[in-house]
This record gives sequence, structure tokens and C-alpha cells, in this order.
Amino acid sequence: MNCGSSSLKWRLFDQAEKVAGGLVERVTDHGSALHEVLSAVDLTGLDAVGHRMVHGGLRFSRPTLIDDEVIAAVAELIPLAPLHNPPNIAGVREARRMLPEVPQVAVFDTAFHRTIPPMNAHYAIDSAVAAEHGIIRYGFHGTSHAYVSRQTAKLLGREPAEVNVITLHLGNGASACAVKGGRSFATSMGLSPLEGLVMGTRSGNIDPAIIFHLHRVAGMPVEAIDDLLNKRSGLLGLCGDSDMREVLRRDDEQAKLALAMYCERIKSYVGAYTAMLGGVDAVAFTAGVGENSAAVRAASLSNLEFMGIAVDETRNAKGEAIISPDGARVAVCVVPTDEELEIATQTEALLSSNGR
Ligand SMILES: Nc1ncnc2c1ncn2[C@@H]1O[C@H](COP(=O)(O)OP(=O)(O)O)[C@@H](O)[C@H]1O
Ligand SMILES: CC(=O)OP(=O)(O)O
Ligand SMILES: [Mg+2]
Repeated sequence: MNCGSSSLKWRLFDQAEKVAGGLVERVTDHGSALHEVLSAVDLTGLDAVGHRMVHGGLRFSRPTLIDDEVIAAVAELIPLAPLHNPPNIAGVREARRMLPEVPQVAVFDTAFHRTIPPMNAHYAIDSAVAAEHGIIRYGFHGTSHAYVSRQTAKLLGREPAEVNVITLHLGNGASACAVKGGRSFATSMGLSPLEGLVMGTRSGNIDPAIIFHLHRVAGMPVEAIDDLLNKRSGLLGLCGDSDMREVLRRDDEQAKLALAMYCERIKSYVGAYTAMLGGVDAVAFTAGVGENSAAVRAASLSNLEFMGIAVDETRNAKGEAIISPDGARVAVCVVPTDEELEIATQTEALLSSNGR
């Protein structure tokens, strides 16, 4: 079950084979949405339910069997992920109510990033204040970055431990991850899913002083600034469309600027992470925009031949798995993400290791 901020994605697996699945959009009450899904599906022989949990704080670094105490711990993290943790919890509560005998497992977006070293995880603020309030880079989309980086290694015919990969998860929310030998080494989202790349409606990186300025000079309350940066910024704020398909269809200056900013921000992370990793074996594009937009992929990696990074126009247009030219130093890949399969796989692994 993947209860997102406004949607519910679900999938039923027999082993790793998809048996059924669906997407419910414009969801406001995730408990009812999940109830309807589970009521409509034949659940005979169901062994477990795996749930996407977005924020697991510092405590949850692996998939976790859900009990009341785990739910309470995730609820305490709501202030850090107000758009994401409440729907996750609503889904879990309803699934447990309907299926009390079935083990339920939480798979956290943040878990994969618990390997990020302190120099990349800490913010350069007063360390006592940071420690007291849990202000640290948690990172998100970890299930996707983990899955996609492993798939990328497979594409290269190498073991994950042998390769350095930059994964670019470009969906509604978007984040970059530097994966060093199979482990998260740096990522663009931080304390919350607001930091980093330009997104559909989120600003990503800005000068933090903009917030003080909007408050003091423009007189905006903190809640209004929060709303502005999370829901009315990014592509939407720049050009009035949050959907990349619309942005790409348009030919006006505003849309062109929004697209250029979106891609330039991605490029800045590719450059930074290549340097931080001491070189990369592959750059992988994934999620709605990354998997589908040749234009975004080409623009994000333009003029990087000096770094051994290039995109072959024909392969890119076809959306082939490897879109870099033959013999390139860095493989550029298009790798469909599958958060639901990864959640199911991790759920199964936890229950097998528990001897169920
Ligand atoms: N063909 C396409 N070209 C460009 N962008 C696309 C295309 N198809 C889907 N997208 C973009 O993908 C985004 C959704 O990605 P997705 O990974 O499903 O996001 P999420 O899981 O965060 O809801 C949408 O904003 C949409 O603009
Ligand atoms: C964490 C996050 O940003 O998720 P999404 O992209 O689903 O909004
Ligand atoms: Mg998503």
C-alpha cells in the first residue's frame, strides 16, 4: 500500500508476480479509500501487508513489523512530514482494522538514507539546537533510490557494491541521490521533502533568508510561507503548470524558464555528486518525468561531455535502458522505478527472517 499525499497506489503480489493493482487519485480520506480497495479484492491466503511510510526519523532504518507503539512513533514524526505521514497512518490503521490477523510491515522512505555520513547529513547550524530538535537530513524516496540503483548495477552487469550511481527520481516530488557502493551517501531532500530539486509545486533549494524576508517585509504568516513553498512554487509557481507534460507542451517564455531552471538544478546535483563520489559509473533517471521525458533528460545532462557524461539522441528519444553512446565513461540509464515491488520484497524478507 502506498498512501501518498493525494493518492493511493496499491498492488497485490503472489511471490514477485503482480496479481492485481490500482491507483486511486484525489484521495482525501485514505482510510475509506483503502477500505474500498481491500473490500473489492480477493485476499484469500494473504500473508502480509507492506505499507509505504514516508518519515521514519532516525529510529527506523529497516522495515518494521507494525504494532501500536510503531504507529505512535510514526505519529510523533508528523510535524516533519505533515503531507505524507498522516495518510500513511490512516492507511495502516484501516488495514489493521480489516485484517487484524495479518502481519503488517512499514517500509520507510527515509530508511535507505541512514547510511549517509555525518558530513553530508548535518546542517551547519548550532549543533545543540539541531540535536535537540532532530534537525538533520533524513532524505526521502529511499525505496525508489534503493531499487533503481540496484537495477542500474544489474544493467551494467555489476554488483551494487562495486558501483557509484547517481539516481534522479523525478516525479511530483523529486530528489537526487548519490549511491556509493550500494549505499546512500548523499541526497537532495533534507529534514523534509521540500529541499533540493525544483519540483511540481515545491521550490527546492532557496536562500533561507527569503523566508524571513517574506515574514518580516511582506508580512506573510509562517503557515502562508509554508503553503507557498510546498504547494504554490516549483513549476507551478514559475509558470502556472505543475505537470511537466503541460510545461513541455508550452512554448512561452515562462514555461521555457521553468523548464530550464528545473533541468539546471538537476545538473548542479549531478556535478556535485560526481565530485563527492570521486566519479560515477552511471546516472539513472526514474519516476514520471525521468522515465518519460527525453527533453528533460537531454537538457539536464547537456554539455557534460568533459565529465564523460553524454546522451545519445536516438537512444534517448526511444527511451532505451541505456541512453549514453557506446564507449562512454558514464552510463546514462532510464530505469522504471517500482516502489510497490520493493515494499513487497522488503516485507517478504522481514517476515522470512522472522521465520513466518
Ligand atoms: N510523458 C511525460 N512527459 C513528461 N512528464 C511526464 C510524462 N508522464 C508523466 N509525467 C510527469 O510525471 C509526474 C508524476 O510522476 P510520478 O512518479 O507518478 O509522481 P508521484 O509518484 O510523485 O505522484 C507528473 O507531474 C507528470 O508531469
Ligand atoms: C517524499 C515525497 O516527496 O514523496 P512524493 O514524491 O510521493 O510526494
Ligand atoms: Mg512518488
